[in-house]
Amino acid sequence: MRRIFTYAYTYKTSMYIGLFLMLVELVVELIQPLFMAKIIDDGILQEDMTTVAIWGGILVAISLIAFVAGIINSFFAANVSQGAGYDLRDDMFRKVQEFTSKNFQRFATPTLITRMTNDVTQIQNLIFMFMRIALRAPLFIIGGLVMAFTVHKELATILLLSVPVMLLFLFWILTKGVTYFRRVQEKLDNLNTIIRENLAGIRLIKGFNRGDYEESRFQGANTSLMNDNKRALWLMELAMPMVMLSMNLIILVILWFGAIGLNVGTAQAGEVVAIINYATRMMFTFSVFTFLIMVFSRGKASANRITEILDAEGETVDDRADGVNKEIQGAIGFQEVNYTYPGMKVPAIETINFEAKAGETIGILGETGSGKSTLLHLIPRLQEASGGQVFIDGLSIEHYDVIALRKQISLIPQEIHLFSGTVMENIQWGKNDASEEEVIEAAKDAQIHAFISTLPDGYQTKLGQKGITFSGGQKQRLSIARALIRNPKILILDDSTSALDAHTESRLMTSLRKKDCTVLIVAQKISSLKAADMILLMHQGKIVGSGDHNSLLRYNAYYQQVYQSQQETEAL
Ligand SMILES: Nc1ncnc2c1ncn2[C@@H]1O[C@H](COP(=O)(O)OP(=O)(O)OP(=O)(O)O)[C@@H](O)[C@H]1O
Repeated sequence: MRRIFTYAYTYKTSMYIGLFLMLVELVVELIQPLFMAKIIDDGILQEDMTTVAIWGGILVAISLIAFVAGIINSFFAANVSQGAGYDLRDDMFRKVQEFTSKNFQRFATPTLITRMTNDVTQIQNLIFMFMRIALRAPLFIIGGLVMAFTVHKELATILLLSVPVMLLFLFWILTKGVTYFRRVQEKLDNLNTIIRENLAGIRLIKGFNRGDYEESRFQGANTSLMNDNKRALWLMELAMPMVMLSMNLIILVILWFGAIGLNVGTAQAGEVVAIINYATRMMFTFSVFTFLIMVFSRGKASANRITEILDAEGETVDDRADGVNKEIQGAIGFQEVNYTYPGMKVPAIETINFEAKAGETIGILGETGSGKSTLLHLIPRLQEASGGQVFIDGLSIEHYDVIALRKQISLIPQEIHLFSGTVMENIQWGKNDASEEEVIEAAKDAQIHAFISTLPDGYQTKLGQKGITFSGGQKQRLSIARALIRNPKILILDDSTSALDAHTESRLMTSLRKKDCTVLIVAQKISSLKAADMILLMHQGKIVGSGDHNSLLRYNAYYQQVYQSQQETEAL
């Protein structure tokens, strides 16, 4: 929680001004009953209308000051809370960019979205409330008691005795509230997960007629969220009447003893009215406390969830400021490389050894789950090898500045991702300052230019939710153009040509060979890899054969088997 408040402290000038204005409001609130007592005792009871008018005028004036202070305080409170929320989201976003794959396993996408949006909103509410009333409430209780003692000691003692009981009750509500609201946020994550899965898989759901099942899953999560929300709100709703009831009883007791005091002459009417006034305002303050507790409970639960993200381990490799930052040629070497995913017993790849000269094309072939993607992810250091070493131009990749290294490597992941925006923007995403000519050239190399030219707005055609949708093969080629525009020294295609027809694929391979870069390409079809300088044959995380197409076909039984079965399938 303290960490989260440091975000508010960034806006300390606004914070101090706001807190000062809040103190102005507090002081006015504390002295108002005193002035009222004066009007009653020295004015009304003495029938002195001049005193009533003077003190009445002062009362109105200070109330106006408090009113204006309140409005300006809200302005500063909004400034601090919104600013802190902005910075929090910004830092969380940056942190997520640095996340290791282990973190993505720990925090699923929906929870990251809830934490960066809803949880931050809870913190903003908390900061706003803190600046508006959170400090005012306890200060008013203390100040109110002090003032009440200056008015009438005996009656003020009754008020003092009630405070610890109320505080204990509120503390109990607080501890329960934090647990309940944490549960609410978790249920919100759960609901978001289901919504996300449904939106992403809507065609699948319709195709499988699983609408009813998904609806009941959604309803289950929705009901669960509603129930937990209700439970938390009930707790808070219970607090308010309980506080009111207790304080009303205390006011009755004060009235009782006040009446006795008036009769025996140890108290004056104005004093009793002032104490009742303090008691009423304290009752209001305690009821505000219950509301604050709700905001605090929610805020605390959210603060923990946000801190988990901020404290998550980032990519330590990024810290390597002393790393080598040089232009690479593109030679790649793997030496006894292993990689085991966190929490897994069996390595995904093991004892991987191969060398690729700069400019060569390396094909990777292997059944599903044989470790092809894992191997590729080690090159731009998306994952760090668990054992062995990966070299680029003979230097272990650990010694490179990772950002500088990644600038020279283009990886097209298996799952193609296009951004909402125009075709041009999607290609330029690879290189911000790319000119239109460069975009067109990359599109031509990726064999997608002809298709883009047929679109109604050409390169300005919008993609994504508000635009058109590309087919699988078109998406693949667009993402290849996006990778090529960076002029990488190492180009990695992780099954990125699977949706292309043989003719387009062959033209693409020809244009890639003309590029001055090392190409690593995963493909399912041997026909896609025939022209590669070397093919790595993977099976259960190991390289079980390597060489060019002809030598593998001659000497490797496994390759012969795969080749044979693909020939038969093509013949069908
Ligand atoms: N994040 C992960 N956590 C745990 N295991 C994983 C993770 N990602 C992949 N694996 C496992 O590692 C092994 C290799 O996966 P990888 O994705 O590298 O295979 P692949 O050859 O690229 O498969 P495909 O051709 O189906 O994409 C598989 O057994 C897979 O289940």
